Amino acid sequence: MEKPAMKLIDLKKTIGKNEIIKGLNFEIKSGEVFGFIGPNGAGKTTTIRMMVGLIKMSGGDVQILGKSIKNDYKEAIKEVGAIVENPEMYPFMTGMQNLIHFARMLPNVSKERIQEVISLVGLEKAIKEKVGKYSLGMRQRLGIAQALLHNPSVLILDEPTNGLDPAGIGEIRYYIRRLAEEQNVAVIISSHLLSEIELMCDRIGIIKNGELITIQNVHDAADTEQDSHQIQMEVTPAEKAMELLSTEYEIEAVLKSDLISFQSQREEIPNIIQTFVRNDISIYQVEVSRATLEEKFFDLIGENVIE
Ligand SMILES: Nc1ncnc2c1ncn2[C@@H]1O[C@H](COP(=O)(O)OP(=O)(O)OP(=O)(O)O)[C@@H](O)[C@H]1O
Repeated sequence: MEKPAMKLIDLKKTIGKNEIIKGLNFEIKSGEVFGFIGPNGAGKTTTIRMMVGLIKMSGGDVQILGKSIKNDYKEAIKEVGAIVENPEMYPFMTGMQNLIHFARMLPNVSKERIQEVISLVGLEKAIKEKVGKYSLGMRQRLGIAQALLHNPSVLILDEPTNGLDPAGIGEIRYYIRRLAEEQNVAVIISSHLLSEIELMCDRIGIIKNGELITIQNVHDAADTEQDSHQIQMEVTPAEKAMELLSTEYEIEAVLKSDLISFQSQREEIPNIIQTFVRNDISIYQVEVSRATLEEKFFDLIGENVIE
């Protein structure tokens, strides 16, 4: 089976006495755009900084194509491109000069690769202009081009739509989708605004207070609103239930304080319950809801995060 592009395994961060990230588990596939959503202070940046080895993990691991960031950093990080803080670009140099400058710091970036990343983010026309003249959206795209120079399998963008106007967001969306679909890159995008990135994502993971609350399939939620349901179950043992969901139904569930939550078709619910019963899993509670992604987000996060 193909290895996930990125896998978080019980990833934790404690600072002082504060448990900031409380054990995150999820996978991102190649060619998938994964939105990492949560209000300010939820723990997105801390998680992303651990994903790229900028800060130490307190527990767990992050694997890139099966390679551990913790134990095999050099090999794992070769497959990662990231914009974690605002990309450091020199405004007095052209886009091209900036890319050449960054390419020099990397092993084996050919001239052809530089041309390739320029076209991947659609900056062919502006690449000979000074970056100081670029719009914020163009600067972000140049940052993405820079992060792609070494041809990574995983691209991580922390709040790439921050401060962009709708046109800028639309452009980023177009190029991100293209990267995922045509180059098979796995893209992880964080944001505190669902509405800004929903349309560019395949799945959305919602984080609050350092915990993953739910993972939603965006297309299911949008296209088959009638059929796709959010299901929460109180089951014991929860880990076994999650494993069965994964192996028998290819459903990735999220565990939060004894409740597992996942998406499924309504018709599948009785089958899932039968599977659990056959496998000696006790079911204490089942809750089925039909909320839209937006409603779910308001519910989970609270309206205070919407600007
Ligand atoms: N070095 C640190 N020392 C103490 N607390 C920290 C430190 N770094 C982060 N935190 C705390 O950890 C929590 C998560 O912060 P983080 O920056 O990861 O959130 P975020 O989801 O990225 O939010 P934002 O969108 O505002 O950046 C916050 O409560 C923050 O105050």
